[in-house]
Amino acid sequence: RKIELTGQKKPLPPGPTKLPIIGNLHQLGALPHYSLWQLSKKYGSIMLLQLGVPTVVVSSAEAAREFLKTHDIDCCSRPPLVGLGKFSYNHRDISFAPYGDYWREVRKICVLEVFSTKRVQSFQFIREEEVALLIDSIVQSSSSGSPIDLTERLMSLTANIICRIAFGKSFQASEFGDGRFQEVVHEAMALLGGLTAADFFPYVGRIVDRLTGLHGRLERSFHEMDGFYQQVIEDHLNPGRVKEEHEDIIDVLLRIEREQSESSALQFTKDNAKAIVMDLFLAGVDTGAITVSWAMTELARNPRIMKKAQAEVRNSIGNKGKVTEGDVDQLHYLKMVVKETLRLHPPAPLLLPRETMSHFEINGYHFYPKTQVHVNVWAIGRDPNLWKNPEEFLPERFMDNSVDFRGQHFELLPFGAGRRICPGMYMAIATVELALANLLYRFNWNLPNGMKETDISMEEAAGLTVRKKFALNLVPILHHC
Ligand code: HEM
Repeated sequence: RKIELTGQKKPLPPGPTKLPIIGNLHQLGALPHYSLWQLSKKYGSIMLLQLGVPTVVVSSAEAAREFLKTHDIDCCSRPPLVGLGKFSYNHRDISFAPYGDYWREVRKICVLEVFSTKRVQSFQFIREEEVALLIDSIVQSSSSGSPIDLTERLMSLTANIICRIAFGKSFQASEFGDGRFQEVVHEAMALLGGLTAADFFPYVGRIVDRLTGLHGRLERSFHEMDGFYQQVIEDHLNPGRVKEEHEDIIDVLLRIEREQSESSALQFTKDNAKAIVMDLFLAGVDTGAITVSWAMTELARNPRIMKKAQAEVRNSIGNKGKVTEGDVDQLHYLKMVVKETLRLHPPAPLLLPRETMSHFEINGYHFYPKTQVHVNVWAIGRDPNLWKNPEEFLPERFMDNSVDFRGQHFELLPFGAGRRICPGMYMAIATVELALANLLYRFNWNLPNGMKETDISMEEAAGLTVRKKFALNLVPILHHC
């Protein structure tokens, strides 16, 4: 394999030839994770491209272990992403903050206060109530015998859950006026979701944004969301406000601000609180909806697996009428369905980009500071050296197999690994499993008239996260439990 040499003759990873100015940008295609997977078959599991900045793409479990475990500390910063700068209150959030004292402190606070098991459990009633509302709305629709857009319903479910967790109020609550906040969040998600690959590569993205006018729309969307956060904060600070039984995230963040000492390393302000709430929306809404949506797509395509998962949940729950979070632990097959979905359809196929901070060496190749690192977990999930018949949706492959997605098994990394691993993982999984279990318990799912399993679209739409290109439309048939 060809090895490029720098002035100091230090070997760099191999990669495709780059063109003047645009480097390798033209090779990203509409679905970067897919194009990069194809390139990795030629250039190897650690390859170097020029995408505005030097960019390393990692495409094997072994290499991912080297970057995310052995050298995690060398590459756990984030590049300054253009489109998202504003949305992160100038990198005052967790996701896009560069590695340093600020990120360490804010992540520590949030892991303790926002993402802890105790906090996730305290929101169980919200998830259960919102899933029950979703099920009721599908029961109503089911009487017509027409298909429903499951993708859209799932987006509303996760958006409602995050809204109540963050603000203590649902989207429908009157103070947000006519569901306008929901519209604004959907607009932001659509804008961010619609960003093309190039937008996620610094410098080049800036030009593309300006040309397409996207920048202006992002700014407007940001200002509207900021206005809502400001209003919610003011409402929470109102001395006349009736306290809810459970602290919501805004309560928690305002308490942190109130209780901090003057000497604390991080001077926490309302902008920090807003940036963190923005993270919850941008990282937490569509990822969960996308996961359930892909799971239902795979089940609709594979009736044997659908029936098996339904039989498990119905036998286990009996005639109780609904699945609660306490029941989910017994649903072993359902958990395998979720794992298999995350193997084939990780919502963030290239994780979030990382940036190197030092000079280090892996497999004899040298890496320098300010290099972007993308780990192609989508490709790793389809690696035939790790998975038998990788393209087949087969939850049984996880039977008697300890591989899970918590960042210790590098063949399955939908939530990443190392210092930057997704802190919302437990919150996300609780929602995904509960929603899926109830959808399977209460309904049989038919394809729209005249459609065959093989007609179901598996096409992906690229963006910050990879969603289904076409909505999943299925006909719900009420199952009397
Ligand atoms: C199925 C659902 C989800 C998936 C697949 C997912 C996946 C990811 C991935 C791949 C990363 C980057 C990890 C890395 O760089 O190594 C990440 C980061 C993050 N996620 Fe999630 N996520 C999900 C749900 C959530 C939820 C529900 C929340 C919050 C409510 C959340 C909050 C975050 C935050 C704050 C970060 C940034 C962490 C950091 O940079 O330190 N995620 N997530």
